[in-house]
Amino acid sequence: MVMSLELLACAEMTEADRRAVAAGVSGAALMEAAGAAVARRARELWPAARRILVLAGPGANGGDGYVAARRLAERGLAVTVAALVPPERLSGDAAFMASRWSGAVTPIADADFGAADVIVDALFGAGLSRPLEGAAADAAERANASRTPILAVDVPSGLHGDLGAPLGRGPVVRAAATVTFVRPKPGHVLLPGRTLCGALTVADIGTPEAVVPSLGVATFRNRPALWSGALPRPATDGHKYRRGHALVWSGPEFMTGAARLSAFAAARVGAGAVTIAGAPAALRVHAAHVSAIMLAEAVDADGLEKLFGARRFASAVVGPGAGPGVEAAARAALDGAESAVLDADVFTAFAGRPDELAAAIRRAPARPVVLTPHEGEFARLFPDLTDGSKLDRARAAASRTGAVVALKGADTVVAAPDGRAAIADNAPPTLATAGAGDVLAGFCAGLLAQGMPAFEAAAAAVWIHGEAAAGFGPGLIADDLPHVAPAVLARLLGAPKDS
Ligand SMILES: NC(=O)C1=CN([C@@H]2O[C@H](COP(=O)(O)OP(=O)(O)OC[C@H]3O[C@@H](n4cnc5c(N)ncnc54)[C@H](OP(=O)(O)O)[C@@H]3O)[C@@H](O)[C@H]2O)[C@@H](O)CC1
Ligand SMILES: [K+]
Repeated sequence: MVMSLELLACAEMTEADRRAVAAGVSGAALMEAAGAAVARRARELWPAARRILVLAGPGANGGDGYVAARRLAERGLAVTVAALVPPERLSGDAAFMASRWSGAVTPIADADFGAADVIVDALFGAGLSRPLEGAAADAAERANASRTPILAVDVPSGLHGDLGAPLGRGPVVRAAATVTFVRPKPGHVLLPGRTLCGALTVADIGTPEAVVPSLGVATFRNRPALWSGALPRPATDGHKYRRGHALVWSGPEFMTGAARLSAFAAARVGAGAVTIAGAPAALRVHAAHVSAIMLAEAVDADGLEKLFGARRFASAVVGPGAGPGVEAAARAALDGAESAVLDADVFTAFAGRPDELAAAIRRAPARPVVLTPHEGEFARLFPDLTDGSKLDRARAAASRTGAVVALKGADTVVAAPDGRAAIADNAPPTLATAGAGDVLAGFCAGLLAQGMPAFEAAAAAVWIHGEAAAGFGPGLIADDLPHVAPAVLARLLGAPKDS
């Protein structure tokens, strides 16, 4: 099984296959290895299965299916191939593999889906070019309705490997498990694709080692290996301000909780000092709740500017529970702090005016900025960015604004203006709870304050957020997240908390 960070877009996968062939590996050898991996996985997952139905499509995905059919039949299983097109209409390696299959082939319309113990879905993979319809749609729907476990080859048919969603309104196979090749694709990690794939495994099919690194892949799974090298490690001779002073802008007195969640989060991921800035009435509420966190008066954006003028703030958070004056506060933070995290109310304030926000961000292009919208806020801020996958949209927003964009959800995408992107798959459903976003903004700010580069800081914050929630388990409320974060950090830094 392959463990790696890269996620290959379908076009990159095609190029990987082309380069493998150019390096001397035959297409037939790749297909043989792919089909063999599918057969192995079927036997591993369902060792008691005796009757296998392989759905074979018109392209190379179908070719993999014919290989899997042969390999499973060689093991004594009763295998039937249900073909979408007659084998004589196949071409290339798929035609060759079909010619090596000597068992039963039935037209897909005649297949008995209920009579199989396992269905291998080899209808369409990376070559899906339009929604499933007609006989293909019918086959997908009958496979799903049969309740027989389905093992998908490369991707569940109908699911687009780049989008993580079906093309158009076509149906999509719901797989119990999926075997993909070389590397996962974005569609295996983005939702709903991740759910439709079931248990994903990645098979090595003999692609030479040098091929994937030669592709310049910029899309990754959000895993510690992507950013742990940049994770701040407190130095023994550290000084609290050297570990970074983060500022959190507070809303008015009846909505102070969000700012406190961000402030605790920034502190717990290691900011050396954290100050909450706000109006006196709000600060009086904060004072009843905080000890290590400092309070500073800033009635409005002018007050904030004065604070930024008086001392160095390594990062600032504006947006959580911010209320009136948030746009001016965001502008002050972008101008005055060394890095900024903009969240929540900032996106409402700049709704439909992303270019004005971008202009404010680009006034100091060297200053790292992270935007952390959820889908609703993203849609308000960028009403025209509706095309493509979540990955495409986050990338477009990052490139347009010059900020790192963390487009939140159960598959949070962190995208950088330079094109890098990371997709998270570690957030448990319990993380969908009030205030969790405020904590995420604080985690970002705390890591930025310690000098972590923005893309890495945002990706690390998202991952830590997910791990903290998963580690806490049921009953999670946002207040718990900052408290659990140190245990996650201890694991990342390799230091047991009690040593
Ligand atoms: N060396 C390699 O490359 C290796 C590749 N491997 C395997 O190859 C797979 C990619 O193969 P592929 O490119 O042939 O595409 P695939 O998904 O089989 O389908 C293309 C065919 O389907 C058709 N079609 C598309 N959508 C349709 C629809 N809705 N309804 C009906 N028809 C539709 C499309 O028609 P067209 O768009 O041309 O009209 C074309 O005829 C990849 O996923 C992996 O499993 C492995 O063996 C490892 C080595
Ligand atoms: K498939």
